[in-house]
Amino acid sequence: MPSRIEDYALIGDCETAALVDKKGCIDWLCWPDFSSEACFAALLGSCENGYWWIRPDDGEWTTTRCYRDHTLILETTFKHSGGTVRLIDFMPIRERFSDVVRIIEGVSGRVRMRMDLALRFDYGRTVPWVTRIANGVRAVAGPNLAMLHASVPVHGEDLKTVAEFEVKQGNRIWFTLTYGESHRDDPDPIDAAQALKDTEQFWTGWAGKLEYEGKYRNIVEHSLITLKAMTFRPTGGVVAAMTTSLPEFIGGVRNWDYRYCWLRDTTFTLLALTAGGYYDEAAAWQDWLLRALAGSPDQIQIMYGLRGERQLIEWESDWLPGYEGSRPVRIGNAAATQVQLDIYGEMLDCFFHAQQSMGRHAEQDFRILVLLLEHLQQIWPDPDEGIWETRGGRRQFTYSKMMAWVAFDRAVKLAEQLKYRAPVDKWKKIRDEIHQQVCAQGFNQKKGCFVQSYGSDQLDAALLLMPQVGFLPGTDPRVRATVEAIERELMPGGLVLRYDTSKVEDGLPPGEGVFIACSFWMVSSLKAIGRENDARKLFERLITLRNDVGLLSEEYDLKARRLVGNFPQAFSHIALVVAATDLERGEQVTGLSRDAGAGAVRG
Ligand SMILES: OC[C@H]1O[C@H](O[C@H]2O[C@H](CO)[C@@H](O)[C@H](O)[C@H]2O)[C@H](O)[C@@H](O)[C@@H]1O
Repeated sequence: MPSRIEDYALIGDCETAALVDKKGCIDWLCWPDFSSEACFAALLGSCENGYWWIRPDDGEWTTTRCYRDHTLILETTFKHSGGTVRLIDFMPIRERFSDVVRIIEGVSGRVRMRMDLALRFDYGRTVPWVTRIANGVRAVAGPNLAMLHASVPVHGEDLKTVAEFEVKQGNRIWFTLTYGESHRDDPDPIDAAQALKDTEQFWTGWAGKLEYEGKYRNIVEHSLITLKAMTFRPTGGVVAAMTTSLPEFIGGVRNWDYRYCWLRDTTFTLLALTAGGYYDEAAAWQDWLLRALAGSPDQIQIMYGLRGERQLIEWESDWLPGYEGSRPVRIGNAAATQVQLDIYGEMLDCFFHAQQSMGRHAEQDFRILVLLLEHLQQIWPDPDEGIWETRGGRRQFTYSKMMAWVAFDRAVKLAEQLKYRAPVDKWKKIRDEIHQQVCAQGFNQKKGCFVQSYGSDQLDAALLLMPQVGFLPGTDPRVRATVEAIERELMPGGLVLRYDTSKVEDGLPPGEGVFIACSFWMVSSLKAIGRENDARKLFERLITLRNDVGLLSEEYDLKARRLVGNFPQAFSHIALVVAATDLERGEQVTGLSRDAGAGAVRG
């Protein structure tokens, strides 16, 4: 049985990452990349599906854990009647090979420890062929190779590699596991102590660049470190989460693969990173985007692979029983072929913001945006699957239209600011037409607020972003009414549902947790409508949902009081950073891209 989702911590090398539970067990690792097959998949099944566990060998023990300050280096402290032992887990920032390093330090007394390594490649299915090497083992399964090196003897037992050893105060024992390709030369072992120093230097150096100085600095820093860890360093793509199929409802079917780069999630990530002063990542991601977009504008996808791959075919694993029995376990994501009109607004907003904060724009990049807008001009009146990627048929989603307005609005501003040749008058006309249409058809007179889709009486938490994107200001009574209607109808237990799954036909059985990102959006919206105290109270409550090492999944189950959905999820951490930044700002929130501000707000 895997641990609860909130019992996991993340370690990573900015190309992939592993989840370590509170007992010192790694239950999830996709190697070599975030979206590769997992070699530890106990998270979605049982120990049969691969894990790596280091813990005291016998007797009772408890653990506490934390990250070393300003890093992604995890320290788990075991308290045993015999003494105290510290396990230091991390992945060095990758050079040629990817490694997981586990160092065991004797803090006091003497404790007998045990290490069990069960590699199961192909998402927990394939037991590798294992041979002995000096100080460790070499495991091969098809293209995959993993080399274990250890400072203590290891042996084989029940299709696992095992070590039993004693740790006394002052002792240091290490294990390194390195990924390689089975048809190439074996990777050399790394020096665990040197790797620890280098990794610490990397993360403290990175965290030291944070420009946010507000009250929530530590929390913001940790969320940004998490986002950095989810950014694929070779290309700048950002994964929505590092897991697949952690359920949005325990035992349910809302289980999806998030190990890909959504344009929406990544543009929001970029805004969070630049808000923190991290411009290199933002620039790398813009380059990623321009490469991914290459091709015909009508073939644009809402999500891509880490390197911009387009084929993300969805299939179901028939051998993994799923997290706490939540089936199916899906690999790939069919949402890749959906139409979601909002992505144009998010992209344009992101380019606009990059220009405002970094002055980074080239006319040839703008030409690509012009082509995208030509395409949007044709399709914006059509129904789409919307931000929530419903699988119950296309609709006229209000949020999608609002973001189409954002696309034309930011394009006009960019062209005017940079004095580029562009059909600005035509764009202004479309922008105004969309604005009028949303205000007429997205607003339900009877309810007195904006609603999820034209003609509907259902609410949608995505509309909380209305003042942030500058569509209407927080002072507009229609915005206030919408925020307060969401507060009344979509906030069971004080946190925000994205919509009511029992009333909206989304192609799936009803039931899911409250959506953490939407709950943070509510913080910004409350501030925007002038209710700063309520905004702050909500924020203070939301940060208590973070687990002991500061991580959030996609959703929270209010009844079971536990995190649900993929973990850690970029969306949740992005929304946290944005809400924290908004709370610290003197004036009211006026733009998702901070500088869209007053100019973007229309009556
Ligand atoms: O619930 C249905 C959909 O759920 C996923 O989408 C959600 O996660 C995405 C990544 O964070 C986010 O961009 C989107 O707005 C969310 O609704 C899933 O990936 C979809 O396939 C699924 O239809």
